[in-house]
Amino acid sequence: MDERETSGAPGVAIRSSHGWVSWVSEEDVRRVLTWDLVLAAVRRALEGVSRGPNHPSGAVQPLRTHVPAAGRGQMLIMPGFVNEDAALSTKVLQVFPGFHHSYIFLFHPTEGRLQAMIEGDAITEMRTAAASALATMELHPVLESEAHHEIVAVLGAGKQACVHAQVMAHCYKGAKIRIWARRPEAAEALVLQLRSEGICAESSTTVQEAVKDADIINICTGAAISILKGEWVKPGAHVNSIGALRPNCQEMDEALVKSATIYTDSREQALAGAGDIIKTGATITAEIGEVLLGQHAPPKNCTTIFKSLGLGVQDSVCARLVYDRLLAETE
Ligand SMILES: NC(=O)C1=CN([C@@H]2O[C@H](COP(=O)(O)OP(=O)(O)OC[C@H]3O[C@@H](n4cnc5c(N)ncnc54)[C@H](O)[C@@H]3O)[C@@H](O)[C@H]2O)C=CC1
Ligand SMILES: O=C([O-])C1=[NH+]CCC1
Repeated sequence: MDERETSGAPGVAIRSSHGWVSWVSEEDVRRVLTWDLVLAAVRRALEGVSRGPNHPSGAVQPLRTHVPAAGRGQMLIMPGFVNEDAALSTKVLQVFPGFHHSYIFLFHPTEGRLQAMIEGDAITEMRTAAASALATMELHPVLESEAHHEIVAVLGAGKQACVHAQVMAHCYKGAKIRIWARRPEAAEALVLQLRSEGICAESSTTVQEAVKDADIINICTGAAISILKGEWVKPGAHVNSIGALRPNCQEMDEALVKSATIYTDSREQALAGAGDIIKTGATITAEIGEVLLGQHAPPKNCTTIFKSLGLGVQDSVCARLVYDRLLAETE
């Protein structure tokens, strides 16, 4: 009998001295994940962070470690554990000039051995957009019947811009998506892709034009200096800010940050790495997990910002989800 038939492990299984280890491709990840599954899993992870490590449904979220590789590039290490999902993993991201690679190492929940190595890009994309969508739905709730009135701006035309447009269209059915990117042809290409998926999208030529009267704004660029000014943002709008993840970087101007009520995925991570908060001295009102748990009621009609840092626990719950769904397919 072929060894792979006896492994019982999904994906391509490798026999190690501790047991079978699965190699899970990007393609398999994209095949088994749906927005509804990822939204539910990321919700458990964010709630777990706010519950803390000692709660039975809590999570353990150490700070991200940055390893500069002597000018060649950088390695980011992102561990996380969510008790409710028996999800223990570490994501390793390699950021080298012209190359980005990410791998998630998922560990066996009771034995601690390596269970799977999962290509990380699809999980990173979907879990980040899911966190933004969960924050948006809490901080900017609208009736289902009113969702098509929403104007959603997306700044950027890369991977995160694409999934943010997709998840916003999933959660706010019929919303109008506006895409702005530095290269107008990139914005146009994303618009065409979104339209081919049945999403109502158009491109804008400036940031100001994209965010004019927008109800929801997603900043999904690599900008290290502020590209969004408070004077352009409609009072009462909600902003998802996922970039500028170093203390010396910023993607929103001080006027915007100071005029808004600020939420984050992790206070600790934000105070360690979010230049938008550190440089402006802004106050974090609550973690989004606290809002999801009903421990904090967001104010009505205020401009809100979700400052997303990206957490290992979000990767952990999605990695466990992917592994368990692939395992179910083999049974
Ligand atoms: N908070 C979180 O959980 C996560 C945050 N990120 C962050 O999201 C951002 C986007 O990531 P991806 O979509 O994966 O990257 P990407 O490389 O696919 O796309 C980046 C986009 O930003 C644009 N861009 C770069 N510099 C710019 C500037 N100075 N001004 C305006 N546009 C600029 C590029 O042209 C491109 O459209 C990055 O800042 C990244 O660090 C990424 C993953 C997770
Ligand atoms: O996966 C992640 O959360 C991040 N990717 C780039 C920086 C943060």
